[in-house]
Amino acid sequence: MTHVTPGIDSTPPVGSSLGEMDLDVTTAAASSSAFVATADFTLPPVTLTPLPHLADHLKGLPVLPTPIDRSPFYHPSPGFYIGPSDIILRHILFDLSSSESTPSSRLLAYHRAGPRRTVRFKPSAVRAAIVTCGGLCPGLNTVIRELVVGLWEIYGVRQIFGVPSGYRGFYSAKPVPLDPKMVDGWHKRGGTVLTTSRGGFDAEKIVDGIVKHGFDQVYCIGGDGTMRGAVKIFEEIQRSKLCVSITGIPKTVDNDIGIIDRSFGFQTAVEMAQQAINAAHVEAESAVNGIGLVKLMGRSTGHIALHATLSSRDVDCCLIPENDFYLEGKWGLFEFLDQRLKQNGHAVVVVAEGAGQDIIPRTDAQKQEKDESGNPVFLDVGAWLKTELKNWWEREHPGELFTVKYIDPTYMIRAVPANATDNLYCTLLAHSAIHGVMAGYTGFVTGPINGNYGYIPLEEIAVSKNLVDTKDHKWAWVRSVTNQPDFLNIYS
Ligand SMILES: Nc1ncnc2c1ncn2[C@@H]1O[C@H](COP(=O)(O)OP(=O)(O)O)[C@@H](O)[C@H]1O
Ligand SMILES: O=P(O)(O)OC[C@H]1O[C@](O)(COP(=O)(O)O)[C@@H](O)[C@@H]1O
Ligand SMILES: [Mg+2]
Repeated sequence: MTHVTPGIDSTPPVGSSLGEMDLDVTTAAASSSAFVATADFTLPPVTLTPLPHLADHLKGLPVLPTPIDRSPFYHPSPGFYIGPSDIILRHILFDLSSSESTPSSRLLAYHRAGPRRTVRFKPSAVRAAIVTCGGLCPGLNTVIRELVVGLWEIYGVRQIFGVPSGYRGFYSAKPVPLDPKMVDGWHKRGGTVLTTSRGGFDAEKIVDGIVKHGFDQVYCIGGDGTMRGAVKIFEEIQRSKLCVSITGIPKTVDNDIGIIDRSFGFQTAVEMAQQAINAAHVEAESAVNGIGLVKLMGRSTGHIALHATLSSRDVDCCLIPENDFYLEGKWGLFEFLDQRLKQNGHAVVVVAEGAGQDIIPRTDAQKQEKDESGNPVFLDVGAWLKTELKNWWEREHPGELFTVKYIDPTYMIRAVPANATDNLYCTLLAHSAIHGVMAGYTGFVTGPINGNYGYIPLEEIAVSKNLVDTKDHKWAWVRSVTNQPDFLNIYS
């Protein structure tokens, strides 16, 4: 372990593995704090998460000056380069009055992303591969574009290839050479020009493909499944002691990957969802006893539904996979909608695709159904809810007018180009990934942690999950906006 004081450069000898570090942080309580008005407090020491580096299993790897220093157009200012003691804290919110929420032992930290003073690849010899896997997400083409342009312009790499059809493309497709001219307008296009797929993962065949094509940098853009696959490829590469750096760029419209602040494309999807909610609202408002029902993506997480609800304010009830709901009885969905229809004459319900799956009747065969990647295949909660709502109304209010307009914008919210915010985010992600790979790091993922970009070990990302916390303030905010029941089923 290396002991360093923040602010003092304690760069370990170049070529050594950048392992765990201890940082001692002591600070004084802000005098404005009501609880700890004047007392001093000490934060626990910081543990820096070790990041795999090619030098860990390859001795004699060259240490080269970064080509950025040779750029005739750009002269890095002091502080431009990131050193091994530059860190980001994983958690930044603590309650100092509670021993439970104040970390008792150590604070977790990650290496900061960004350009390093030295690189471990000779740019003219690099052969970089870019692959997109899993479902679509706004911004995929932007990340590809920025990887190509960044590698080419910042580091002078000239051999950059797109691998078609997802992971299977490493062993079944011909890589496509990419250059800045070719990818120039890609950030304005939805989808992935490289094409993507689910399934087809075979670590051995993929690594054989990487070796066969002579790739030494592999950029995997994908979601949780892709990251789990990347871990296996990384392990295989390490076992075979190959000079190949692999990195993951987390993509998921569902925002279901943990540790990072959010995934790219998510904000664009939330924005697109507004159009569906607006339409549902207009349809509901224009009917007698009208219900607008919108199903939004979110296989196991309700982030899109939650954020779309909060940004819209037209939503009366938001149903997400993390919060079970029920239809009949006291404080159930029907009773709630009955009240809303009496009060307002209409109501809008947003449901995430993974919500309510436990209460939709299904056969044993349907329960077992999986897609090519092993993800569960869900029944259409929207269509089911529409039928249930109609049956309920006929039962309770026979002869009275009632309308349910069901809108399913599923693919419309993810098959669009990224908005400006996501495009910027994709650019920063791509460049951060390139800097890390060129510096020799491997088996890592780039992402924003509390607003700053860091490098997180692939293994950690692959097992992380980002579920909606129904006990936190954001969900409480949804409930205060919609005034919907909590569906705790404790009233009967
Ligand atoms: N546990 C796993 N181990 C290895 N590969 C996986 C694993 N889960 C998914 N994959 C592969 O990762 C790719 C993308 O996974 P998928 O779940 O479809 O999308 P996403 O990456 O968006 O979650 C697919 O090729 C799939 O076979
Ligand atoms: O119909 P497809 O393409 O298999 O994808 C449907 C799934 O893809 C998603 O949009 C995103 O999932 P991934 O990030 O795992 O690809 C889910 O919300 C949805 O359940
Ligand atoms: Mg996934």
